[in-house]
Amino acid sequence: MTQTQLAPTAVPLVKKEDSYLDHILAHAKRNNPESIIKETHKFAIERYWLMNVGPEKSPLVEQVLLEKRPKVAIEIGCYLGYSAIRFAAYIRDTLGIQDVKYYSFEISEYHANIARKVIDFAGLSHIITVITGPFNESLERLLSNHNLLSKVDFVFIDHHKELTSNYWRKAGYFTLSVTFSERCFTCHSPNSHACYVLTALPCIQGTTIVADNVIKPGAPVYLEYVRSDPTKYQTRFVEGWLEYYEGVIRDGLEVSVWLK
Ligand SMILES: C[S@@+](CC[C@H](N)C(=O)[O-])C[C@H]1O[C@@H](n2cnc3c(N)ncnc32)[C@H](O)[C@@H]1O
Ligand SMILES: [Mg+2]
Repeated sequence: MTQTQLAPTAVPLVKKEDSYLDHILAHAKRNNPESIIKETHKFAIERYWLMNVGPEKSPLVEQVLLEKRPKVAIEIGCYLGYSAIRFAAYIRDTLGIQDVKYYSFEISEYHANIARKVIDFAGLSHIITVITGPFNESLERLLSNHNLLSKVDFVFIDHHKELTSNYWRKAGYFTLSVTFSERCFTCHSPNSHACYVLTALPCIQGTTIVADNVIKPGAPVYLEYVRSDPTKYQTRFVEGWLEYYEGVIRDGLEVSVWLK
């Protein structure tokens, strides 16, 4: 068979996350988190939607960081490293906390590998540790190997199942009031942020927990959990917009402080 006969549809498919890495390495500045964030927004708007916390909700999280001034932070759901880079750089550079440690849990080896490359390019590898595996298993490992989690003072919960750009294209954002059917990877709860996350963490008085996407795709069980006992959690809702759908699809964060 000749080359010409083989040719017709042999176009290699490049995953959007690989294109993202290429874009960052080609267009952002090394050791410059701000330029990586800027180029991420450009990519997400001009090329492919990305499920990072995005330009509108991030300042709302940063406001919480400003109040909390964490020295040890963890996040569940690293994806390509956007929130880890943005928040770790904010804590170090804007808040001046040079010795901050930021641990980011990521179930997908593929996502984690790209995130590590972007984090290295940002010059933040000594601050951010990406831990591969399902959050609950990684947590158990960390709990038995180190005393790390007894010191956590900020938690960012953002591990809902991937909402692919295909999904968005198929649904069209005008029909998105239809309930999402994604399930948590770990506990298979139909709610994106199952409350197991909080019950699995050691109770640390004063820890601030920010949960993303509590409206889209939504986290009713989680909200019921943190809102049900005011002696356990002081909790508030912060309204925002879904990442890269600002002014179109409502979303929000739940900010909770663990009281006891
Ligand atoms: C919404 S993305 C995270 C976005 C990221 N926080 C940001 O703003 O840049 C969710 C990520 O959580 C990961 N994930 C899902 N379930 C997980 C679990 N049980 N443990 C760890 N990571 C998980 C997914 O693979 C995905 O990369
Ligand atoms: Mg999110």
